[in-house]
Parts: sequence; structure tokens; C-alpha cells
Amino acid sequence: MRTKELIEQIFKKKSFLCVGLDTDLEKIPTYLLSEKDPVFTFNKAIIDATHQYCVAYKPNIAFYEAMGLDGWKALEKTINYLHSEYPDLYTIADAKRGDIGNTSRMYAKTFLKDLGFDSVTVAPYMGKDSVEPFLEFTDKHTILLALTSNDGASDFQILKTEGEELYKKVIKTSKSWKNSENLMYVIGATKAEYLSEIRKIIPENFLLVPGVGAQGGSLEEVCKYGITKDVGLLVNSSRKIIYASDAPNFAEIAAARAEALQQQMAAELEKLKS
Ligand SMILES: O=c1ccn([C@@H]2O[C@H](COP(=O)(O)O)[C@@H](O)[C@H]2O)c(=O)[nH]1
Repeated sequence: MRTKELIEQIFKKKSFLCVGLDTDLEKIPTYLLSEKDPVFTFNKAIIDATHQYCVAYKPNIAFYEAMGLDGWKALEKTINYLHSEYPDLYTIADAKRGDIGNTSRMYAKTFLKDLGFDSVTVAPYMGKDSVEPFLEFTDKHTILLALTSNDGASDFQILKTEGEELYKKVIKTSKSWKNSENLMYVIGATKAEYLSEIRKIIPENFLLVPGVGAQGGSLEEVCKYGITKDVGLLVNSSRKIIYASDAPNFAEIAAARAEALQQQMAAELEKLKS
């Protein structure tokens, strides 16, 4: 899905919520474990219950890889289900890849072509030639880790190099890369105070903002400093939504959590009109 269609979906659904599918066999309702494919069964229930409140889903690939072949099969079934049942929803492979060019080409093929995700998260630290193979998919987005939500972001990302924080250098340099209009950037919700500075450098690119919910980031703060006239935000919440309950009606309770966030987002979108 291209940026224009994503923006249309956001205004149509009055939501810029991304639901994270960090599906963990130790956290899903135990009664599902007797199912043939518990991961897909769980994902399908969450998707069917929450799709009206969100515009995107973000499976975190680590959770699927950790289950071996069964995990990859469940991931493939989940993305195929999204494509067939809900083709208007945007999909993000949260894979955090990036390597020398020929290896990145394989990662890009896996997530953007074979599995057909709309976007993939990429670590920028190996530089231009490690990101270019992803950017060659011009109908997709490459989402660069810029300023992450974790405490360790301060180890490198906000360190000054030549008078400027490293994350800013990453963002500024990436703007010169071919097809950079297809870049989005990960900025943690826990780092909302940096958003006005970031918006000066990238006033238009979409930001993927994780960290609302379980990590304590504030949706209000993110919108205050990061929203643009075209919204420019996909705000992710994973555990707070998908593990809201382990009762048989877990999906319904997850949907209520998603709806509460969507309502807050609708109010933020309303403010854009004034
Ligand atoms: O800076 C980052 C980059 C990625 N993530 C990922 O987003 C979700 C957040 O999950 P919650 O349960 O809502 O905390 C998870 O998949 C992370 O790997 C991030 O949190 N921060």
C-alpha cells in the first residue's frame, strides 16, 4: 500500500493505530494450546475483533522465528489471511534487518516480495548500501530505526557526533538516499520530547511510533509534537491490546482496548480540522 492510500485509510477509519502481533505461546490463553495452530488461531481472533479500530498490523518476526518452522508457517498464514480478508490494512514486518548489500537483498525479497508485507523495519547502522536493496521496492516502505523506545537508545542514538546526535545524522543522511520518499522512521513514544526537532528534519515522512501502552508512552504527547496535516503517524501497541485478557472472550477485550485508543486518535484527528 502506498502512502496516499494509507492516509486515506487513516481518515476513513479515524485511526492511526497499528496493532502489534507479538504472539507468544507463553502468553496466549492456555486453552488455545490444544489447537492445531494456536498462533494463527490467536492472531485470526485478534485481527477479526480489532480490524475496525486500526489501520495496520505489525507482526514482530522474532516471536515467529523463535517457534521455528511452525512459527514461519503461522506468520505466512497470518499475512495471507490479512491480504485475503482485509486487503485495505497496512502490514509491517518488524524484522529489524540490514546487512551487506547481497544479504539485505535476500531480506528484502523475503519480507516485501515473497511474504508481501507493505513495509519492513531496517537497522541503519551498516549504511546506505545495506538499506538500498529495501528501497528498490518502490511500492513499499522501508522503516528505519531512528530513535528507539528503549533505555539503551541513549547508549548510541542520542550521543553527539560532530556536534549532532547520531539519530539526527541517520535521519539527515538517509534523506539523500535514492527513493528516500519511501522511508518511514521508528521513533519511540517514550521519546516524544524529541519529536518537534525530528519534525523539523522530516516534516512529511511517516513515523512508526511504538511504546504506547506497556512501555508507558503517551499518545497525547506523541500527537502534540509529531502529528502533521496528513497525520504522519502509525502508533503501535502490542501487549496492552493482545494480552488484555486470557479469558475465552480475550479478543473482545482486546477490541475494547483497541477501540479506546482509536477514540483518542479520532479526537486528535478532529483537532487537525480546526
Ligand atoms: O524502538 C522500538 C522499536 C520496536 N519496538 C517494537 O514494538 C513493539 C512494542 O510492543 P509493546 O508490547 O506495545 O511494548 C514490540 O514488537 C517491539 O519489539 C519497540 O517497542 N521499540
